[in-house]
Amino acid sequence: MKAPVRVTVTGAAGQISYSLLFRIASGAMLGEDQPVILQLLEITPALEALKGVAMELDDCAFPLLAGMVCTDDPNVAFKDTDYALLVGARPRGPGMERKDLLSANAEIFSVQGKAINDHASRDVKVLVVGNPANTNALIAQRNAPDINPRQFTAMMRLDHNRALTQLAQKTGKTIADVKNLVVWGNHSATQYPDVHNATVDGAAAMSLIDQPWYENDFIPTVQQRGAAIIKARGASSAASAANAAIDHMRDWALGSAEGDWVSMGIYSDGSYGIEEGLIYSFPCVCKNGDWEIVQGVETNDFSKARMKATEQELKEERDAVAHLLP
Ligand SMILES: NC(=O)C1=CN([C@@H]2O[C@H](COP(=O)(O)OP(=O)(O)OC[C@H]3O[C@@H](n4cnc5c(N)ncnc54)[C@H](O)[C@@H]3O)[C@@H](O)[C@H]2O)C=CC1
Ligand SMILES: O=C([O-])CC(=O)C(=O)O
Repeated sequence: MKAPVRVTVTGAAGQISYSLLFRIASGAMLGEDQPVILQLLEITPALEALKGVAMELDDCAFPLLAGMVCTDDPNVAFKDTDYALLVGARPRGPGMERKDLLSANAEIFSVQGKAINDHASRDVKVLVVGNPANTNALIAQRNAPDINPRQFTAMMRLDHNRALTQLAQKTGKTIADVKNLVVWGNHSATQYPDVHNATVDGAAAMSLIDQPWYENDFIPTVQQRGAAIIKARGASSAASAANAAIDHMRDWALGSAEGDWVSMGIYSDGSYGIEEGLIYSFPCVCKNGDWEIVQGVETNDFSKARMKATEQELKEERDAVAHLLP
């Protein structure tokens, strides 16, 4: 058996965590040979509810759960942590865009960025889930100057998974048949799900679908899926968000599938003309515990315009939180 690693989850008494924590403790994220110590952060009024979640985790008798810490102190929650999943933040309700949450949530991520900087393992892998995820990840990253910016990522995997399913269903194929799809940009309604380089069972995706369906059906369905879930469920996506967080962290830690791409919100190095330093989603492959941007992906004028529009939105979000960016 390997030595245990520390996994911090914030918002641990919330909806997403109620699915996420049990899957982390079962080995779904880091493998069935990797014991974990869960370091769970909540705000003080939610500590009693968190105690209940911890009791349920105990009652699962997970062989891989090597310990648990429940706290309302970020300095304790991030101590020596190897993996940090920043989920704790207010979710949106009907009629809101995710960036409407900036003023409510941004402060959380500057406090937590500082705590990560001061206390986490120097190799920590950070995934921001709380919305608006890309800009919250930027805030956390900028408040952690001693940690490599590559270690801060934002969750785009739910958008990626949504796009996979829409394309597989339309073409009558399975998820495993779809390869090299990417969602570019921001986790927002400007995100750009791009299938120009995707294949389905070996055939070019664009040869199997028509432009009107792609433009007027597929892209808006993926962009608006979070809002559609809120409308139908009366609450924002929780189990599918937890699942995407597991996929993102598992691939980052253990490697992504050979011959395929994943979408990750990562620190832009200027690839594809996207401003350096924004947290932007690119096509990525992961190996050896690290990610790299897939280079040389063809982008036509249709794609370039959409990639720019979502970049522009990220610049505006960044400028709106300039006071939190040291
Ligand atoms: N990036 C993505 O693809 C997705 C992001 N989300 C976002 O994830 C976030 C969480 O969603 P849910 O779990 O459904 O919300 P929730 O409201 O059920 O849970 C959030 C939890 O965070 C806690 N919290 C608030 N401030 C905190 C702080 N400073 N430190 C620690 N914990 C804190 C709350 O007490 C609450 O228990 C929301 O911002 C939501 O919009 C949701 C779905 C997908
Ligand atoms: O839409 C929301 O507010 C929750 C979320 O991020 C998603 O489901 O993609």
